[in-house]
Amino acid sequence: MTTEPLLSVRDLDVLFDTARGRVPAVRGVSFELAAGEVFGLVGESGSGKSTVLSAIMRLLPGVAVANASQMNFQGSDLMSMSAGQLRGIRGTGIGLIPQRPMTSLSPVTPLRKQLRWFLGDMPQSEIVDLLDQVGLRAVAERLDGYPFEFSGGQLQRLLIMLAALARRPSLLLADEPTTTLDATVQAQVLRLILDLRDRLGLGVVFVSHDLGVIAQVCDRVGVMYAGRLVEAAPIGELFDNPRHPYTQALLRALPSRYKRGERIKVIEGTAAGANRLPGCAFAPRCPRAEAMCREQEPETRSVGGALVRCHFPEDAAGANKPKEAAA
Ligand SMILES: Nc1ncnc2c1ncn2[C@@H]1O[C@H](COP(=O)(O)OP(=O)(O)OP(=O)(O)O)[C@@H](O)[C@H]1O
Repeated sequence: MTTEPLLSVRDLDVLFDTARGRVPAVRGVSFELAAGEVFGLVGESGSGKSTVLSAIMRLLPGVAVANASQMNFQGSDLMSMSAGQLRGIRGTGIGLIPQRPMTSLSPVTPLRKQLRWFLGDMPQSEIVDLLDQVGLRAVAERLDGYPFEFSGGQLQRLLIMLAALARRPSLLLADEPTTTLDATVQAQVLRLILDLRDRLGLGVVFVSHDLGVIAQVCDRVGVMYAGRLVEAAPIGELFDNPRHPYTQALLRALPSRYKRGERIKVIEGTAAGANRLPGCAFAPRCPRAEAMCREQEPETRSVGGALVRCHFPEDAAGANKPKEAAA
C-alpha cells in the first residue's frame, strides 16, 4: 500500500526578474515530505532555501516566476489554486515560522491586538491554553505589552504557537527559526518544534544554514547549492556517508569537528554567479572536478540511500574520495 506524501514538490524552478537580468534562484528542486517527518533544507546564504518555502506558500514577490511539474499539498495542486483557495490553506493547512520574530510583528501594536488579528474572537481561556502549550503561560498576563518588551525566545515561541497550534495546520514551514536566538533558547525552541511534531503529527520543512541544528531536528535533509538540491538523504546517512563534494566540504567545516590548534577549514571560492555556469555549479570549488563537470550539468542519481546530483559521487567504499580528504 502506498500512502500519499503530505507535500510533493517536483522540478521546482524560480526565477527573479531583476535590473541585472533573470536570477535563477531555485532550479529543478524535487522532494517529498510525509506527515510527522522533518525534512531539512541546508545550504549557504543565497542558495535558494527561503525561496523554496515562499514558493510552497505561493508568497513569492511579483518579480518572481515559478514553475513546477508538481507541487501537491495533501493531494491538491498548490500551483493551480486561486487566491481565495490559497488564503484558506495559509495558516490552517500550512503554517510558516519566520526567521526574525522581532520584524515579523508590528513594533507599535500591543501583542494582545496582534493576537486578535490572527485568532479573531477566540475565547481568552483558549488563548491562554495555547500560550501554555508553548511554555508562555506567564506571558498571558502581559499581553498589553509591545514586542520590544519580550525576549526573542518568547516572541519566537509566540510565532510558533500561531503557526503550528492556533489553526491546526498539518504542514509547518520553518525558516531558520532559531538563527537569532542564543544557544540555550535555541535548544528550547528546537525541542518545542519536535514536541509539536510528535504530538500533532505535523510534517515540517526546516530551513537552516547550520548543519549542527539540522542534525538535531531532521529525519532527512536536502543540501542546496546555487539553487540546486545537490544531495538528499536520511540524516544519519548524510553524516556517515556524504556523497557530494559540497556536502563533504560542509561537514568538514563544522565547528564541532575542529580539534584545538587545528587550522579552520573553509570551502575556498564563492558561490556567486554559480547558478549561471554551464556545467555543475560547484565545479569551480570542487576538489575532484574534471572537464566534464565544467561542461555538463549532472543529473540526480541514486547512490546508496542518497540522491546525489554529481558526475562522480563518492560510493560507499569511498571511491572518488577527494584527495585532500583521503590524505
Ligand atoms: N525579491 C528578490 N528579487 C531578486 N532576487 C531575489 C529576491 N529574493 C531572493 N533573491 C535571490 O534569490 C537567490 C536565493 O535567495 P534565498 O533568500 O532563497 O536564499 P537563502 O538560501 O534562503 O539565503 P539566506 O540563508 O541568506 O536566507 C539569491 O540569489 C537572492 O539574491
